Amino acid sequence: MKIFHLSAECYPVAKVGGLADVVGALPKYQNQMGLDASVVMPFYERKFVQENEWDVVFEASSFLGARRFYFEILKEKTDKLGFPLYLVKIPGLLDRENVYSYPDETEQFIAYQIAFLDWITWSQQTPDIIHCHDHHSGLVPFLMYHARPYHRLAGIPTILTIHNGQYHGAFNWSKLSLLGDIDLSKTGLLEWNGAINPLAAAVKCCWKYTTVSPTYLEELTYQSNGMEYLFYLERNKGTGILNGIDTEVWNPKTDPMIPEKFSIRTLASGKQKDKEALCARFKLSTDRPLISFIGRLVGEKGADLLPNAIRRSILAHPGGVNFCLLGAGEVKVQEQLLALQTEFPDQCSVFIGYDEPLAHLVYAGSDFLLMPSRVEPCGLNQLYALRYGTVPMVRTTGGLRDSVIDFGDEGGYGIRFIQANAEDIIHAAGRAIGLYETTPHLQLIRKRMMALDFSWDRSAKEYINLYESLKPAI
Ligand SMILES: Nc1ncnc2c1ncn2[C@@H]1O[C@H](COP(=O)(O)OP(=O)(O)O[C@H]2O[C@H](CO)[C@@H](O)[C@H](O)[C@H]2O)[C@@H](O)[C@H]1O
Repeated sequence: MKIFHLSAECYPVAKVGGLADVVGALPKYQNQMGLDASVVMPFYERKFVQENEWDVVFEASSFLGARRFYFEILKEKTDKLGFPLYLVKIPGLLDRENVYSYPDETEQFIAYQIAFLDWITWSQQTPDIIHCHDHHSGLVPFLMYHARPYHRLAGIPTILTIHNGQYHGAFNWSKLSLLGDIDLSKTGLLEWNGAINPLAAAVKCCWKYTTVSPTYLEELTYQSNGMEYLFYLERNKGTGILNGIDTEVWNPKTDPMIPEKFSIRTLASGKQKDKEALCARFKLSTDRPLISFIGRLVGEKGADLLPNAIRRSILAHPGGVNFCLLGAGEVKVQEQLLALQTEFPDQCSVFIGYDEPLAHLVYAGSDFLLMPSRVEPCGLNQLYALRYGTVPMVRTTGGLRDSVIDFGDEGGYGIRFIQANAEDIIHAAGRAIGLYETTPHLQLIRKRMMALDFSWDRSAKEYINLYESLKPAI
């Protein structure tokens, strides 16, 4: 079965968040299960691209409205990621360093989708499934079924996976002509709330959509940045499949990014050494419970709650708890966290920025990982924390609700709280400190977490079952 995954991000080529982790792992696991899965992503001028060798497998020109553009499809020569990786390179549009936030982002992603469709049409390929991820490839199902140049692809099933339903990629109707020779009687399929909305178009036109956790499937019907009613109408097309993690990349026994490797057997001493390395890096003492946060400093992740909640937790437990934070995002939150570090230099330490190896050390060396998310479609951080014996402290939303059982419940291992507010975080921190003080219980919970299996094996199979339920109409 031949599958193309279309995504703006893919680890380790270009990563902004969890989308990259999923697209960098799922196809590898699918191929190990006998599928023929590839990834097609935009070209970025980045380290991985510069350091590897590429074949030009296709070149042509196409149109973005009246603008002619030239494109190349590059393929990584050795399939070293465990799947064929293709890049769409378009001089003047897709030849830059960053993934998002250029003023012509709409044009960039439309051109990416057009170039992909031109390539498989003209090279006479007939994949069994085209699997789109988030809004960046959301116009592909519409174009396949309602644009004349792609008539040949009209019977191929498309799947959309929603990693983040808050972002839709909407743009003004004045840009309709960028989509080329489409059936104008079908433009209603592009529309949501007065704009062309690629995520809405994908939900309407795809054969099936998936969300990255079962709970998030429900949540989209009441919390999706204006698309709630559409998700309610289309809910029978949806399935929730919890993400897995790449257990080769995230493995405390072999992780080259942590100083001390450890297994369940060597957990106590290994984790202690990693905590020492982490605390040395963050200039914190090792003899207190260490609660960490990793992530984008945005409202979705509840990052704006952190300064107040951490401050009040420190005041409630002077000398009794340390906090370490790794992230970047809203300037106001960054400033507040840095001010907190100045106020409590020996209990709170902050790294503003993006640092992949440091994230591995934080997962390995922390005692607790805090995730006060307002919205969390799946969340990978809690799954990485579990793998490294770090207790997740999560707000019960989306995939956090589906993957973390409170340690107070039978077989549990995490700390759950209901509200995204400072009071609940402070209460959860109090429970974390209490748990830290009962060392044998904490050790038991750590072992329980590390024995859990959140690898892709199970979830990759669920995607395959979904693919097999779709019969191409050609
Ligand atoms: N400053 C920093 N330095 C280093 N590493 C950092 C970092 N900030 C974040 N990361 C890393 O980025 C990833 C973030 O994963 P999330 O699941 O939180 O992603 P995100 O919200 O972007 O993705 C969306 O897609 C994913 C995948 O489906 C869903 O799990 C999620 O709920 C949804 O919001 C993790 O690997 C984390 O370690």
